[in-house]
Formats: sequence, C-alpha cells, structure tokens
Amino acid sequence: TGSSRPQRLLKAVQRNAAKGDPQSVISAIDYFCRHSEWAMNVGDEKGSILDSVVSEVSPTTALELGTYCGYSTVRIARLLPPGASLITLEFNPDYAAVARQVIAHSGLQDKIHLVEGPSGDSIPKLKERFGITSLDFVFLDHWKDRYVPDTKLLEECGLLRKGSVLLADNVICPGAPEYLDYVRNNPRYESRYFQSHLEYTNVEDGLEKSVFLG
Ligand SMILES: C[C@H](C[C@H]1O[C@@H](n2cnc3c(N)ncnc32)[C@H](O)[C@@H]1O)NC(=O)c1cc(-c2ccc(F)cc2)cc(O)c1O
Ligand SMILES: [Mg+2]
Repeated sequence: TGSSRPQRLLKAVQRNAAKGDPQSVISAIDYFCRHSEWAMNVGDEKGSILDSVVSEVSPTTALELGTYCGYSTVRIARLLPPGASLITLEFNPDYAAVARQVIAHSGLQDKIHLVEGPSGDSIPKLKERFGITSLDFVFLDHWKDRYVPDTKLLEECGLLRKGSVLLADNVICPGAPEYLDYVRNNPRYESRYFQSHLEYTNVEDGLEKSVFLG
C-alpha cells in the first residue's frame, strides 16, 4: 500500500532539513504543508504565539497532549532552558513512529520523552514515571473533547501548581467550546484568548492561555 501523509511529511523533513537544526525542521514542515499537503500541525502563525508563551514561561517541566508528527514538540523543545524536558503523549503508534524520526532529525531527542498511549492512561503515571512534582507548562492539542477531562485529571493528579500555564490549540476550529466555558468561568483559572488562524489557512482559529491560580 502507499505511504501516509505523515510519512510523506517525514520524507520532506529528511530531504529538506539540516540534521540537528530544529528551525530547518520547522521550516521544512511548514513549506510542505503550504505547498504540498495540508497537515494538522499548529503551524507558523499560531506557532509564533506558542513560541512567545513558552519563552515567557521558560518551563523546566512541560507536557504536550497530542504529538502528531512532532512539529510543535520540536517548536517547544528548541526553546526549553538547559536541563528542562518536554513529555509528549500520542496514542496513534503510526504518528508516534513518524514523530520519533522528526524529533531525531531535529537533534532534540534528549530533551523529549514521547509516551505512546491515551492521555487518560498516561497522565496519572507521569509523577512516578518521570519523577516530577508539577508541570510548568501544558500544550493541549489532542482530541478537542478531551481537553476538559484531561485538565480535570491534571488537577486531580496534583500536576498543576499556582502559576502553571495551559495553552490550548484549536479553541475555535475545530473548536473546544466546553473547554473555553470551563477555563473562562472557573475562579481557579485566569484565561486569555490569542486570535489567529487555522494552520496554513485564513480560517479563524486561536489559542487560549489559562494560568492555574492554585
Ligand atoms: C487530535 C489531533 C492531534 C493528535 O492527537 C492525538 N490524540 C488524540 N487524542 C489523544 C489522546 N487522548 N491521547 C494522546 N493522543 C491523542 C491524535 O492521534 C493526533 O495525532 N489534532 C486534531 O485533530 C486537529 C485537527 C485540526 C483540523 C482542523 C480543521 C479541519 F478541517 C480538520 C482538522 C486542526 C488541528 O490543529 C488539530 O490539532
Ligand atoms: Mg491543533
């Protein structure tokens, strides 16, 4: 059978990006998605907002929900301070296999732990598995109807502390209305919307940044 879109995206990275150069991996994926095949990476426009929030938080421990091909994984990891690490959760093994190779090409594999499996199973094991007490930054980019249950799970597992920052992709398109309602009407969160566009299109979308108040 033929190749998949993630496999074609990986080939584009291996052909066009310099090994060990995260920025060239990011640019190669954005070029592929603009000129060859659209893919559901956070993209360059929302990616710049992601970059500014990650740089501001400068997290020691970060979590990403929904790795896909590893585009935002590389975007986040390239900005981490020395000694910091990013845990990324992906339940589709084919996507995870592509992401591992994209991450390896970027040279950032030592800063990244990719865990295969559904987030609902992995989140409760993070503390014991990675010896962390809390998360400084969480990027939500998985099934949009999992944003609320997984945010509640992060709270229940004691993984959020006063000042932990949640950043959620796609709150407009495909949309996460229950999540917006949850974080915007909850006294334990201070929320702000960053308007942008769906990756590689002019359709409205945006990121919601929510600070946990403890
Ligand atoms: C959900 C996907 C992203 C990945 O998340 C993994 N995943 C899921 N649920 C779990 C879990 N519970 N645990 C771990 N991993 C998990 C999955 O396997 C995908 O690889 N993202 C999207 O569907 C997505 C879709 C669009 C989009 C927008 C307009 C359109 F016309 C069509 C599509 C844009 C985006 O920006 C997205 O992010
Ligand atoms: Mg997304």
